[in-house]
Amino acid sequence: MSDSVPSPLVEFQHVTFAYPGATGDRVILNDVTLSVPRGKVTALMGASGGGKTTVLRLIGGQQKAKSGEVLFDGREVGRLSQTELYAARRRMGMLFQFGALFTDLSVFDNVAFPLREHTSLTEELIRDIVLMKLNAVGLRGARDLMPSEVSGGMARRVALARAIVLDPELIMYDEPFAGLDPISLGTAAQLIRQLNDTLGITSIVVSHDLEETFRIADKVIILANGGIAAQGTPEEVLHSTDPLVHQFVNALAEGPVQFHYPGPSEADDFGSQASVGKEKRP
Ligand SMILES: Nc1ncnc2c1ncn2[C@@H]1O[C@H](COP(=O)(O)OP(=O)(O)OP(=O)(O)O)[C@@H](O)[C@H]1O
Repeated sequence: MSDSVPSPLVEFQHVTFAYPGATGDRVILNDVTLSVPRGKVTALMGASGGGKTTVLRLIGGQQKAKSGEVLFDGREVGRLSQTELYAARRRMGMLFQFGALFTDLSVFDNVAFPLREHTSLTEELIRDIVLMKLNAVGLRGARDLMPSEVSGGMARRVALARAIVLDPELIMYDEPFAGLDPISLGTAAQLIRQLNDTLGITSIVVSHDLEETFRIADKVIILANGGIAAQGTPEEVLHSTDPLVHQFVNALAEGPVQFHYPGPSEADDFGSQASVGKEKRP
C-alpha cells in the first residue's frame, strides 16, 4: 500500500465535550471530527465561545472528551498515564493569549526557564540554545532586558522563543495577534509561518484575525454551533457556500451563529417594552 501522505499529528474522532453547568451539562463540542496535518499551519477559527480554546485543552490533556477520541501522534490523549501525558506535553509548546512572562526574570532567564526546569543541561549549553531561540525571533540583542523594558509585540516574541525552547513538535497559539498593532501583527504572523517552516514543526493558530490568519494558514478549520462548519484550504473555506461559513468569513453579526450568549430573553431582563441598544429619547 502506498502511503505518501503522513498521518495527521492531531486527530479528533467524533469528539463530544461538555462543561458541567448549573442546569445540566453544556455541550461545547458535539461529534467533532478534525485533523491537523504534520508540518503545516492550521488555523482554528469561529465565533467567540465556540470552543477553540477547549480544542487546545483537549489536545494538551487538560480536559477530557466525554466521548470520541483525541489522538496526538496516533495515541489517545485521554488514555495516557500521568507520566505519558507529561511526556506528550513536552512535545507540545503552548502560547496562550498574552504569553505572560515572569516579570522578575530577564528576557534571557524567561527563555531559559523551561530548560532549567525540565532538563539537566549545562549552563553553557543553555546559553547557546537560548541565544539561538532568541535569534530566531529577532531578539538576541534584547537578552538582558527586563519584561517591563520591552514592547508588547516584543514580549510576545520572547514568549514565543520560550515556547519553542524545548523543540516541540506541535505549537499551539491561542490568539497570538490579540492587541497587536497592524505592523506587529503582520510580523507575528510571518514569524509563526517562518518558525513552522524552518523548525519543521506543526502549528495550530487560534485567531480572530481573518486576513492575517488566512494568509499564513495551510488549512483552516471553522468551528460553529458545536460542530465543524468547514475545514480545508483557505481558498476552499473562502468559497464555501455553507451559510455558517459565509457569515463567519463575511463577519456578519446576524446569521446562523448567534451573537448573544444563551440566557434569559430581553423581555425577562428588561421588561416587555425593552428596546436594548436603542437610545432613549429625553
Ligand atoms: N472551565 C469552564 N467551565 C465552564 N464553562 C467553560 C469553561 N471554560 C470555558 N467554558 C465555556 O465553554 C465555551 C467555549 O469556551 P472556549 O474558551 O473554548 O471558546 P473559544 O472559542 O476559545 O472562545 P474565544 O474566542 O472567546 O476565546 C464558552 O461558552 C465558555 O463559557
